[in-house]
Amino acid sequence: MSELFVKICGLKTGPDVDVAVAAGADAVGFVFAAGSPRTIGAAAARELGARVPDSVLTVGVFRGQPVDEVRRLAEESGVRGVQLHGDEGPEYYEALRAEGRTLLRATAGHVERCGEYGEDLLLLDAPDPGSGKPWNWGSEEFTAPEGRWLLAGGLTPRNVREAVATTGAWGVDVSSGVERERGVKDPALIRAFIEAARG
Ligand SMILES: O=C(O)c1ccccc1NCC(=O)[C@H](O)[C@H](O)COP(=O)(O)O
Repeated sequence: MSELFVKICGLKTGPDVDVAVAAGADAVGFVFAAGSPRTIGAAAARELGARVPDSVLTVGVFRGQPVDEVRRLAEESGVRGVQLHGDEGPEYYEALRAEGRTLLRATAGHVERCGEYGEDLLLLDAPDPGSGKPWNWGSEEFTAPEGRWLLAGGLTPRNVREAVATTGAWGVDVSSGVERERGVKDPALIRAFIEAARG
């Protein structure tokens, strides 16, 4: 089996981006959704993205924003992936597809398989994304979707290995679990998370 895909989300500083890349992250996320302690602008994200090698995917994170705003921020920042957390339908993904970015669909509900809306990657997340609160991925009712999907929501260096073993996730995504306080990343936790995730 190929190596677990790991995305570190909500990065705001150059040193934190450098740590995530050096520790082996496959993707780094920049939050463009409003009202988060992690929100940054397109210019800041462009500077951060310039530190990231092509082998690592840069992802802009959006929630309930008009498609033109998503397009503009993605272009201005230069992110190569777009992650949507709102209730956007398949037509929204269709509208973004032409730009050639990797599309991530984040959802808190049950999904049969990755790709139903035209997304490249599915992100199964908590109802309140970025809150650090876990959800019931460990319960008997949980059924993993088919295809490439990432698990997120309350993951930490302590629980990520078990979460992957239990769910069979193709990849993982974390923000709160690698922070020393809300919105402030901890380099040691970023390293510990990536190491623990890959076992
Ligand atoms: O990080 C935020 O504040 C945020 C705000 C609005 C939409 C999405 C947001 N974050 C998404 C992520 O950081 C991850 O995809 C994931 O939800 C991480 O969750 P957690 O590790 O529980 O913080």
